[in-house]
Amino acid sequence: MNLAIVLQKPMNKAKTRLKNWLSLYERIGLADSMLYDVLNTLSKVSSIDAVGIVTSDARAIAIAKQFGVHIFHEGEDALGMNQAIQFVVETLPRDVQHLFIFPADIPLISCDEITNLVKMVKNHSVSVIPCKKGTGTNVLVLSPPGVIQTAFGLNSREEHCLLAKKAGLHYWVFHSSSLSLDIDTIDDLLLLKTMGQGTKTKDFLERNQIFKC
Ligand SMILES: Nc1nc2c(ncn2[C@@H]2O[C@H](COP(=O)(O)OP(=O)(O)OP(=O)(O)O)[C@@H](O)[C@H]2O)c(=O)[nH]1
Ligand SMILES: C[C@H](OP(=O)(O)O)C(=O)O
Repeated sequence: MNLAIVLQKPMNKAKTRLKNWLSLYERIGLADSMLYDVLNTLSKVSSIDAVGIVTSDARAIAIAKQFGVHIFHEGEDALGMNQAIQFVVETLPRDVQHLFIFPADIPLISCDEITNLVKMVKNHSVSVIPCKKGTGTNVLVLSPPGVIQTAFGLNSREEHCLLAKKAGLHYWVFHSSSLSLDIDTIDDLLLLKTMGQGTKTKDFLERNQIFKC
């Protein structure tokens, strides 16, 4: 079974690196639109058997319910991505063979790319999809779910590869244009402006005239 989970911290604490450009209202709206785009895409991919969200945020739960997504209720104080994932992994049934871990801030995510990814993870224990900029991991696939502990944070791309290597596991790095843009900074938003045709996120930014900043 292929399970995809999406991580969403409380929206009023999300996207703080955009504080200088966007108001709290705009940052919540941005997080809301990106989550919609990610869940909308994932729930259309036929080779993903189930989609879940890990969150304590009421707004995120309401969006997830529109897509019939399973809700993993996290405690109110979000303790970070790694703890949120650990909590999910501990509760999963044994028939989950591949756990696809997604952030909620990759609105360019596409059905075709996820379909490709699902085909390609079969021969690997750990699949790392890096972010375009810097040294991070955008998407991580663990086969099976607890095969390594996750290490989201500083240099997570290298950390995930190192953890797999140390455990003697097969791992690979998959470069994907649609999965590599996570929205953290104003430059990311500007890129989204040119590439995000058809996404709810681009619509939200345009309706709120956010590109005028
Ligand atoms: N469930 C859950 N998700 C988290 C947690 N921390 C981060 N995330 C999610 O993980 C993804 C990547 O996080 P970041 O890129 O740091 O995004 P962010 O925290 O909204 O942005 P900054 O405030 O600018 O760091 C986003 O979808 C976050 O909502 C957490 O403690 N719990
Ligand atoms: C989640 C983190 O990246 P960020 O989006 O916070 O730069 C990471 O890649 O481990």
